[in-house]
Amino acid sequence: MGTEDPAVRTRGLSKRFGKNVALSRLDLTVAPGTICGFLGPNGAGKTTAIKLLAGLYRPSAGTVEVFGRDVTRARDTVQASIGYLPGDFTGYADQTGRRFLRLVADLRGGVDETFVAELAQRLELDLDRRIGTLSRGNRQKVGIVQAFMNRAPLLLLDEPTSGLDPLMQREFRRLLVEARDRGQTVLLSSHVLSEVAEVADDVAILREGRLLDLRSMAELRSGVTRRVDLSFGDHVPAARIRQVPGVRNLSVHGLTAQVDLAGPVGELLGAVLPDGLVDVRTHETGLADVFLGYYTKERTDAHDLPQSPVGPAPDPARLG
Ligand SMILES: Nc1ncnc2c1ncn2[C@@H]1O[C@H](COP(=O)(O)OP(=O)(O)OP(=O)(O)O)[C@@H](O)[C@H]1O
Repeated sequence: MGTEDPAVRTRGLSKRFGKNVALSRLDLTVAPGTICGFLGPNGAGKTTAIKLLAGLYRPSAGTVEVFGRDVTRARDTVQASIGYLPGDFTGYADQTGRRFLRLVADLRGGVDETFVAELAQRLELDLDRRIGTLSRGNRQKVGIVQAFMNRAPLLLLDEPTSGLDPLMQREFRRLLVEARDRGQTVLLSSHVLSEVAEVADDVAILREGRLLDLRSMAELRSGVTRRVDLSFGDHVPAARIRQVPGVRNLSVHGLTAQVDLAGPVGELLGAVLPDGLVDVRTHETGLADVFLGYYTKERTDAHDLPQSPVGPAPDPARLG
């Protein structure tokens, strides 16, 4: 385990279940001390990828390394460096949260009881109730505590906020950021764009077992466009509008022009003011639309991805 090693590196990582290809040629690198979000529709391969990283599945092809160690060959060592929250965490129904966590802590070692108590308190989790009597969200909190409690260098979290109410989701995001600030690496899967957008440094987007895109959140944000409606007094200067840098998808409805605009609105307004501009309305299309673009495109071949909703086409070298 060298200091230069990425926290996660997969090369050509594939997993088949019979004829069903759950994950196809995933090349993914996650830098230490970062939060990487896995997004993608149902059946995209997120859980499969996380289980491969956790050493719970053997790859059908390709390699998977955690901190430079091959997960298949050094499974026990790798698992000792991972805090894992499965997507279907249940715990043991007849045990209290406290007893369950103690059992897991005894198996793992290196668990700080004070930290367990702090986590439970911050998540408002009653550790003295039997897990089987807890609501789904409260049971999920037990799973979160067991994943976080030994401050593992790598946290693999499969849909960690499912069942949590909004206040708890916020507290959970704080825990994530604190973990990263301590130098831990986090990989989390989610359907909830907003939770990923708030905390992730990078986002990997999967669909149908393939990596469609891997980008930094900063890059995704910079590509967000807005929709602008421009209304005119007697004619729409369509040709002039089209020439403004950053303008795309012009459509004209009566005396109103609608465009998608990347970048500031000033230049567009300056260009059309002399043409009798009477009204302007802008709408953030926002990150949600950017991601929905990935979800709804018909193509699955990353190399032929249509106009990426975030601007430049993805770099094929980074795609699986
Ligand atoms: N044990 C299994 N046996 C057969 N097929 C499987 C198995 N596990 C996963 N698959 C298939 O692999 C594909 C990817 O599933 P996976 O659970 O990894 O997706 P996901 O992105 O986590 O989905 P979701 O968002 O619905 O949880 C799906 O087509 C699924 O049916």
